[in-house]
Amino acid sequence: MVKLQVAIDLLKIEDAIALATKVAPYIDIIELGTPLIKSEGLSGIRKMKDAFPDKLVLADFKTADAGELEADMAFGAGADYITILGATGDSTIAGAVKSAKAHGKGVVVDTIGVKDRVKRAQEAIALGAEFVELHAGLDEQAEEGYSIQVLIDEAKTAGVSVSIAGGVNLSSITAVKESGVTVAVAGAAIYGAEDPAKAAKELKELLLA
Ligand SMILES: O=C([C@H](O)CO)[C@H](O)[C@H](O)COP(=O)(O)O
Repeated sequence: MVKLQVAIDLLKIEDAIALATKVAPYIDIIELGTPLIKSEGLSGIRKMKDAFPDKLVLADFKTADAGELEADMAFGAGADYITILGATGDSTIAGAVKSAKAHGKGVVVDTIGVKDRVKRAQEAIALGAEFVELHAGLDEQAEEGYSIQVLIDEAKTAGVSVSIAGGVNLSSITAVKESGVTVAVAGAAIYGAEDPAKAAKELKELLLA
């Protein structure tokens, strides 16, 4: 079954927890987005995990250096996953993987800004990442001509465990699912919806269909 991850790009932890409360029945992984972590710090991760001890919590650190140290920080605060940038060196990913093994948690490598996402995904899995996020960030999505189709095509050829993030919504989620991903990540399609619970429910139903 493809897991559904909600990416929460809000700035206040109270708002993030309120959103997560509405959508939790349909969500497998709760992601604290990078802006939320920069706004609220490690205590935000702790508050989210305390509020949802039975959910997987992903801290979207997008770590570029000091992989082991930052992973220790995220896992110590209650995260189940940390993101490490694929664009960084192998030793940063390896350091985070070392921490993940010590804590019984997982590393997700984020391919934002990486030119050859498939090749880097394969390398990251070989380094011990649990899965790799094929990711077009908010800025790339805003560029003229962006289409999630490029990520969907890459997922089909990756041959390793991947998620897709960058424009997953009700129109694209079936194609995302059929590309063979492990996790579908939806941010704005949920937190920006008029009725986030309804949006999350519909996304989940399409993943289960
Ligand atoms: O990871 C993200 C971005 O870098 C800001 O933190 C987004 O959460 C991710 O791209 C989700 O995108 P949308 O589903 O298109 O909101």
